[in-house]
Amino acid sequence: SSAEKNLPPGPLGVPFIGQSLSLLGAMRTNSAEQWLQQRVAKYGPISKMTLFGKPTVFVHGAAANKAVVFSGEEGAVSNRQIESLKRILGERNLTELSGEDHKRVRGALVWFLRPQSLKGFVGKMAGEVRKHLDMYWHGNKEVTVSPLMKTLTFDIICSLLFGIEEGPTRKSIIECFKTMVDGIWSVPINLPFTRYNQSLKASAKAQQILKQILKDRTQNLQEEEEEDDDKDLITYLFSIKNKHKEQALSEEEIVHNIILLMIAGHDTTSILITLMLRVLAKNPTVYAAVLQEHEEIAINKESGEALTWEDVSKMKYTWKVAMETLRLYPPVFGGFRVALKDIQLGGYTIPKGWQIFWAAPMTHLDEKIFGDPQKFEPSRFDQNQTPIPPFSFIAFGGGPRICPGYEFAKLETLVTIHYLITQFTWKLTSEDFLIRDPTLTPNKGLPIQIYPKL
Ligand code: HEM
Repeated sequence: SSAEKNLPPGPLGVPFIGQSLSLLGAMRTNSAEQWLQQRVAKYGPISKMTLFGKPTVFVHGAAANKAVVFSGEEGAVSNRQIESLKRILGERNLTELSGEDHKRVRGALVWFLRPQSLKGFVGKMAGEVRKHLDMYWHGNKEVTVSPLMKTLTFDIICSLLFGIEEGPTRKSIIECFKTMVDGIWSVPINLPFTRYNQSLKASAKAQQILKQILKDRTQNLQEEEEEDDDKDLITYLFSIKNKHKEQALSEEEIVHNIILLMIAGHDTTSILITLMLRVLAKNPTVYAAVLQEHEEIAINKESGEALTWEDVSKMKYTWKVAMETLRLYPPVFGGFRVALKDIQLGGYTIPKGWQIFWAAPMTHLDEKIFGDPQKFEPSRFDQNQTPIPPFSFIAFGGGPRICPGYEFAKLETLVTIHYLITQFTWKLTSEDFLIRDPTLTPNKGLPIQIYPKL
């Protein structure tokens, strides 16, 4: 029984709700980091609480990350997201799967996003970014960055991965997603007035639209009609066969994972790019170095000539700026696992069945790992410097679940920054701060004045 176990300290609070509302409140007012820091000051590095309906142990630091996020003892930890996330994304989405199921579905995504396909995406991605700037930036004196970057990254993923081009279908999907995202971190109480309820409804609608797309795409599909390389991701997932020559992914799995990819694939990169523009506006030295890197690339191109994979591979300093931005402001605050048996960690027992909560900011702001942690210092990610200790940079998670969209996000970020910085200068129009609602954003969405370069 848990009475005999050495449970971590900390109150469990009101059943079911516990500390959820207090944490969500802190996230909405730019103090989630302090909220966790205060917990650590009060209860130590490992503590218990109730989050989103479940008894939960909060863990942080390199050792805990190693045990929980990166691998964990075989069979001790599994993935299980909080109830709201699971219901909204669909229960067959990758973050819910484990073992062979996880390998099968993840393998398909990793194959589709392999470097060879990314190479083929550069020109099209560059085209999307230029079209976006022509439509929404040129001709304006002031723009609000955060919503525009969501539009851009969603358009890119729809057109490059799913073959869903501009039009009414794409519009209705993005409308659903706006509502879905609002409820992904919430106490799962399904009453008409809750965010959770609205999100569930939006999710049902999005699933319906995607089922229809899947049907249209695959109705007349002939076997061996297309080479894998020409298929969009929807058709590809449908056409994968297992060793008995049967369809490897169910319809439900295809739909739930497209939803996962559509959200994970745009609502994170858009935040990174938005925050980089903010960082660049505030750090003239960093700005100058990034600009120089891109001007050296642009100078060797004819006007109108698209970027290539080789150009992108030269944007090394810009990627360090991105990594440092992700260290200070990780778009994904943290995640959840579940203990499959009693786990001993740091002198405490995490009981079987309990939820485990890991959070990136606490590790990223640990002064023993990143000296002078509040300072923006891209050279921390310089390979010639002292390397970052293992299990300490977790903006993309780690281990067998590490973000499979890492290279896609990198490519998209670098291509977008290239065209932004070579076509515009910009200035912040007001003081702001960051909130998590539940995804990270500057509180006013980052309004800026823009000046096109001649
Ligand atoms: C800056 C951009 C991004 C950040 C910061 C980010 C971060 C993360 C994090 C923290 C996780 C959880 C890892 C874990 O539980 O250990 C994750 C998982 C995932 N991400 Fe990303 N991501 C980004 C972009 C993308 C993109 C562009 C895609 C798709 C094209 C994507 C698809 C996924 C998927 C499918 C998973 C689930 C993997 C699994 O459970 O095996 N992400 N990401």
